[in-house]
Amino acid sequence: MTTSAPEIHRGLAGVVVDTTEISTVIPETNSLTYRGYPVQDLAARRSFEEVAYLLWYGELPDEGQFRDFRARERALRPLDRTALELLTRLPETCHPMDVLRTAVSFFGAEDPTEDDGTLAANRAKSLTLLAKLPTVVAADQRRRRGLAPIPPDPSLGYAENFFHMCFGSVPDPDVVRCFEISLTLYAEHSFNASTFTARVVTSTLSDLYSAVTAAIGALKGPLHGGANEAVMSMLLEIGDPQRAEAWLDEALAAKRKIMGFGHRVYKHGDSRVPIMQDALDRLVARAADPEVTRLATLHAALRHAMINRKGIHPNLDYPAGLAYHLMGFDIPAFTPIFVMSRITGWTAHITEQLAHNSLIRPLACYAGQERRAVPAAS
Ligand SMILES: CC(=O)SCCNC(=O)CCNC(=O)[C@H](O)C(C)(C)COP(=O)(O)OP(=O)(O)OC[C@H]1O[C@@H](n2cnc3c(N)ncnc32)[C@H](O)[C@@H]1OP(=O)(O)O
Ligand SMILES: O=C([O-])CC(=O)C(=O)O
Repeated sequence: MTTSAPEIHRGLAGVVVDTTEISTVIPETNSLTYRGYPVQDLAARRSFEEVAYLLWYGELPDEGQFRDFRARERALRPLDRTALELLTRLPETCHPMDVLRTAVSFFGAEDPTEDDGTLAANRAKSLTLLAKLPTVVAADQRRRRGLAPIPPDPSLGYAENFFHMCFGSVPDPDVVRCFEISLTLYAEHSFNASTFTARVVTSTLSDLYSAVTAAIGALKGPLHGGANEAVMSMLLEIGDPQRAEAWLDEALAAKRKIMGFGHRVYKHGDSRVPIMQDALDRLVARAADPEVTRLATLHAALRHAMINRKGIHPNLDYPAGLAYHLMGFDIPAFTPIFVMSRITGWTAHITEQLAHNSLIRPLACYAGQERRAVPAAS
């Protein structure tokens, strides 16, 4: 009997593994909707907190629901002394994503309801993580600068409070708005690698903290969320707009991946880039600083060169990386900022996975040694 070789989908490229009601990416029209709403409109008209509510509950909140949600998020922001001490014990040589991963694992270990997978319990945990992760990211950035943490301010919105905890002040509303737009755009993107990781862990009926810890590990990689940091390091390496084309030619000849370009799903441009690029352009214009203009010119030159040479378009990490640099964040904090936003999408997917769970366990086509006898031990 002859058996035909199974079709292999390396990287699960093009494979549809389940349904989702959370978001849809339509590569043909370069569009993205959250619960049916175009992400561009959400970014323009709604706060990031409202987007978080939408992703979790399926509808935008009314006034009363939003007041209650916001109050609960603000009350959960502080870290207790044990958590703060734990953070200071981690070596400063480790990546801030390691700190965040460890913090989430710690929050799970100290939560007596860790293994309660009911909808109510998971919603409470999701809100706790949304509220506390910025406090961790800000405290970690400050300790690496030799500075004490700044406690959260419950009178400030999510984005404003993050600036306050990082720098002790809130920049002008245009900068905060640009940051908030990036959070909305980063919040959710269907079955990307980190979300799928969270769904795999959840499918074994493990707990939400374990799923999020694993997702943070997946997002850290430079082919995924880690690219926003790599973009900025690459721009600093190139340095001069005049060098962009020659640098790109050398990098492509050396078969280097150009960070912030390309996407598994979008092949003609990422739906989120135009709005993030506009926000970045506004940041650059308001800075009116020659050094900022030089970086923006380099950023544009590399984008044009990459599209001309390879026809490969930037993804969201390309404008977001430079925007975070201009806002004053340290490069290793960029992917943790992505986590502060994507925690909403991950936890929405964890809830959805549990509601219609089936253990995720694909098959592999064996390509190793033929069956053979174990030799006698000598
Ligand atoms: C928020 C996010 O996670 S967005 C993604 C962030 N990641 C990055 O920016 C890292 C750089 N980009 C990449 O490595 C890729 O584009 C990925 C991983 C994002 C998508 O990869 P895939 O869907 O597997 O596309 P694949 O790697 O097959 O690319 C197709 C071709 O384009 C090339 N290509 C794709 N992206 C790039 C890039 N950034 N630089 C150079 N070449 C690229 C590939 O080398 C490949 O060429 P080949 O056919 O000659 O071998
Ligand atoms: O969808 C993907 O593969 C990666 C991505 O853009 C995201 O997670 O935001």
